Amino acid sequence: MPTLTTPGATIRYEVDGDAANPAVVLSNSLGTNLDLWEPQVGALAERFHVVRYDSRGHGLSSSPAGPYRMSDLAGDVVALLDHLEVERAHVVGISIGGLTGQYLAVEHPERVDRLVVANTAAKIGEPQAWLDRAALVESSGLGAIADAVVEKWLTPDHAREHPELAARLRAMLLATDDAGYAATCHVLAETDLRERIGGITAPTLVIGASGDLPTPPAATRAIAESVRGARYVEVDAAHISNLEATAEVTAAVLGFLD
Ligand SMILES: O=C(O)CC1=CCC(=O)O1
Repeated sequence: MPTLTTPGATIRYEVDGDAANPAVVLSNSLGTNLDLWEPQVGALAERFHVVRYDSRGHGLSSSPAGPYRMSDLAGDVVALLDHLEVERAHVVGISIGGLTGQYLAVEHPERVDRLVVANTAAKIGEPQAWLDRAALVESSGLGAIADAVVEKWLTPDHAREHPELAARLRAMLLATDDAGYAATCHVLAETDLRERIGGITAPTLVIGASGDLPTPPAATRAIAESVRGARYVEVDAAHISNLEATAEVTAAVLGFLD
C-alpha cells in the first residue's frame, strides 16, 4: 500500500496505468475512499496514468487532528503530484472531491490540466448544518448518521435493485474515522468558492445528477454557468453518480479528457 507523508498527514494512494501517459487524479467524496472509483479505473487506466488517494481522515490515510481546511486537502493533492513527479494532471472529483478540484483550479492553475467535477457545488450545503453534523459525529459516531447519509447516495430504486452496493457504501462510510469525518465537515462549513470559480481557466466538465439531494442540479448547473466554456452533463442518479450511472459517467469523463 503506497503512502506519502504530506505536511500534516499520511496519504494512502494507488496508481494504475502507464506513468508515461497523461495523469488523472481522482478525489473521493465525504465518508468514502479511493475504492469509490473502482468502476472507472480500468477504462481510464487504458489511456491515463491514474492516481487515486484517500483524502485525509478517510480510508487508510491518517486522521490528523482537525478541523481541516480546504488548503490542507488541496495541499495533499499537490504533495502527491510532486511526489509522483507529475507537473500537471487532469483532476476528477466528486462532491467534496469536486470542491477540492475547483479549489485546485483556482489556487494552483498550473497543476490542473482539465477539470471534471461531479455532484458538487461551489458551496455545498449550509455551514451550520455541517458544524452540527461534525458535533454529532464527534459525540455519537458515524453510526448515528449512516442511514440518513447513505440513503442520499443512491436513488431508492437503485438501492433496492442493488442491495450489495448500498451495503458496501454503508460499510465504507462506517469504516471512516469519526474524527477525520468530523474534521472534514469543517472544510464544508467554511468553503465557499462561488465568487472565485469564474477565474477557472482549465477546460471544465461538470456532471450533475437529476436525483441528487445534497448537490442538486441547480448547484451543478451554477458551476457550469460560472466557469467560462464549461460543459455540462446530467445523468439519472443520486449523489454518488459514478456508481449509479456508471457507464454514462465513465463515458462522459473519457470523452472529455481524450
Ligand atoms: O454524504 C453527504 O452528506 C453528501 C456530501 C456532501 C459533501 C460530500 O462529499 O458528500
